[in-house]
Amino acid sequence: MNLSTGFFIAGTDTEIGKTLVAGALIVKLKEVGQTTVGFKPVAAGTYVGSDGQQCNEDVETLRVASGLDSQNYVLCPYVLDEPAAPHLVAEKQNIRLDCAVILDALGVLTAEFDAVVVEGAGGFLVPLNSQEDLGDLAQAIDLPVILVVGMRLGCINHALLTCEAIQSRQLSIAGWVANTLAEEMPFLEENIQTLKDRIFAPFLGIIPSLPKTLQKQANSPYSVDALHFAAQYIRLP
Ligand SMILES: Nc1ncnc2c1ncn2[C@@H]1O[C@H](COP(=O)(O)OP(=O)(O)OP(=O)(O)O)[C@@H](O)[C@H]1O
Ligand SMILES: C[C@H](N)[C@H](N)CCCCCC(=O)O
Ligand SMILES: [Mg+2]
Repeated sequence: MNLSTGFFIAGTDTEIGKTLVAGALIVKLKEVGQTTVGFKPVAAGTYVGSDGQQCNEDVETLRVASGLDSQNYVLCPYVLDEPAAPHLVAEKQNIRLDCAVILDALGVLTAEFDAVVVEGAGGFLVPLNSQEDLGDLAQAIDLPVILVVGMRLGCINHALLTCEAIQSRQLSIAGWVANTLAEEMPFLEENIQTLKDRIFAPFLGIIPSLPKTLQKQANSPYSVDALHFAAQYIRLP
């Protein structure tokens, strides 16, 4: 598969801000006139939405960012109930997470939208099944990758390992984003400089800690305001 526009959003880990950056990039692509949709290959962890349906917070954030208010489009082919490693939750439910099924669901969206922003799940090499992982999926999708670095102690090593893994799949890194998590880390600027010196891809910006009023509640999507706030601090590659 080779899409004309879009990005695969990889992260240094789970819970480091991929969804925030994916949503912000959708906002930015729409600002430059691209019809854009978000896609999540597999989501783990659900809550009961206002209509009584099982919802996932990442999928609902991508839906809000994409400006879709209905369930007309499948933004995630596998929504699993438990917030754990997807292949393990799937196995427990006798489901095999299949790259081909994911690519089919993505194909429906790419036929209708100018751009698609695909958010990975967890880190870059999270397994899908006993044979395939998200790196394989990213390779099959063949979109430029944007790496989100969650700025906390340990992120330098995680970021550099992830870059090596992305490059070993012959994928291009379109850029990287530094995301300041809830607590600002000591030596933040120095850590960013260390990464700038070692990641040979464009730096797309640093997202500050979200103001209290924009912080996400557990089991709910990001607000549109939070996505617009983050979008101000990053640029498109
Ligand atoms: N800039 C930020 N300021 C404050 N809190 C943040 C920021 N970025 C992320 N967070 C918080 O960190 C948590 C994880 O963020 P997010 O859900 O975007 O991560 P993720 O990488 O998409 O995780 P997953 O692997 O589950 O998809 C959320 O509770 C979010 O509110
Ligand atoms: C449930 C969680 N928020 C993510 N969607 C999945 C994270 C899987 C991490 C697996 C691992 O690397 O150990
Ligand atoms: Mg996410």
